Amino acid sequence: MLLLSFGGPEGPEDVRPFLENVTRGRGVPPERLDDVAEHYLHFGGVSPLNQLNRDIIDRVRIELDRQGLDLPVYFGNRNWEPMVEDTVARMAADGVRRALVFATSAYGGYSACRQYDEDIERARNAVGERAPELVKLRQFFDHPLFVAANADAVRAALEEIPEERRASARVIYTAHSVPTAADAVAGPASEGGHRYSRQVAEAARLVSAELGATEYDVVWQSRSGPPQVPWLEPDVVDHIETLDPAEVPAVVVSPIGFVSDHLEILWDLDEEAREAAEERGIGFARAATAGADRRFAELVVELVREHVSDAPRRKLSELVSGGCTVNGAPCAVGCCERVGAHR
Ligand SMILES: CC1=C(CCC(=O)O)c2cc3nc(cc4[nH]c(cc5[nH]c(cc1n2)c(C)c5CCC(=O)O)c(CCC(=O)O)c4C)C(CCC(=O)O)=C3C
Ligand SMILES: [Fe+2]
Repeated sequence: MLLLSFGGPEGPEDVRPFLENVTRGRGVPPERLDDVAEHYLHFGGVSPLNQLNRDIIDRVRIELDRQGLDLPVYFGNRNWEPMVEDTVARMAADGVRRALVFATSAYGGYSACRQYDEDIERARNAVGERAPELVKLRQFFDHPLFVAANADAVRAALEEIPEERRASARVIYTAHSVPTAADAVAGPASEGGHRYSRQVAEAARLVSAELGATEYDVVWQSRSGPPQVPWLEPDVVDHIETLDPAEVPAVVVSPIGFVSDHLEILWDLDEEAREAAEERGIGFARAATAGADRRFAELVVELVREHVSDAPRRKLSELVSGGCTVNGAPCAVGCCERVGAHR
């Protein structure tokens, strides 16, 4: 199998070339790039993302072994080393003819799903005739193991809130914002769009149900792009600034939109959102991401088993879990199309 992820820089000299890779042809304003570069440099130019992915791979190998599945695991990224083109070339050289691809996003939509299809297609084209067949595993936003890992992470974060504030603490789920036009065309046309935001809302509902909480918020983070282009709102920081500490004495922020801690969690949540809360006298705790949970490796292997041993497709919602396609094909014609003038 191949674990396919976003990639992150691992030193100050990586930051600029990494950002060039991420934003090539995407119309991200240069001022935004300067800000983002500074966020990376604040942490020594190192994103935790690559190491966390290597940790996930270690645990997946152990879990595959435990379940008697003899499957090598490769690692490739869209934007940083190991680049997926190089990894797929190595797979071909190793004689791999067919592989299952686990992309590190639970959701549909252009950035969360279809762009990984493009990565698969690009990598196969770069390798040419000997490229292995690459079958992408499905979206898992409503998988019981993903929901349980996120629910436990919220429980643990609630424990960090002083007891007298805990009962009235609000859980705020956050995912990466995307242009509203991108969300509007997320999913096959027959579904009516908004596959990304609907799946995020559904994951938040399922985690809250497991926690027995009826009041919670779903917000967005880390928007970029030109200011005149509308993106999903409210932003997590703006949202916290509207809260009344008498009503909401503390918040637990759960980055349900992501699999692993990465720079935008460390900066936008642990720095900016925390500061916004503290300025208002609101207690703050940030829940861990699901990738760090022991059950995450079980989830990955279960998705693999759906293909190699007919494991049941466990899911908790009625929403479609798409994204399972061959060689980077879209789920349907026009599914999760990239939008905007920057093609
Ligand atoms: C939906 C979504 C996910 C979740 C799905 C998934 O996890 O794949 C995600 C993840 C991530 N996004 C990341 C980093 C960045 N995203 C950017 C830019 C953008 N993200 C977008 C969306 C998403 N992004 C969009 C619509 C853009 C605008 C430009 C474009 O259309 O592409 C930029 C450019 C600067 C800026 O514009 O802010 C950076 C540096 C990192 C790695 C951080 C690290 O290094 O630790 C991760 C995991
Ligand atoms: Fe992003």
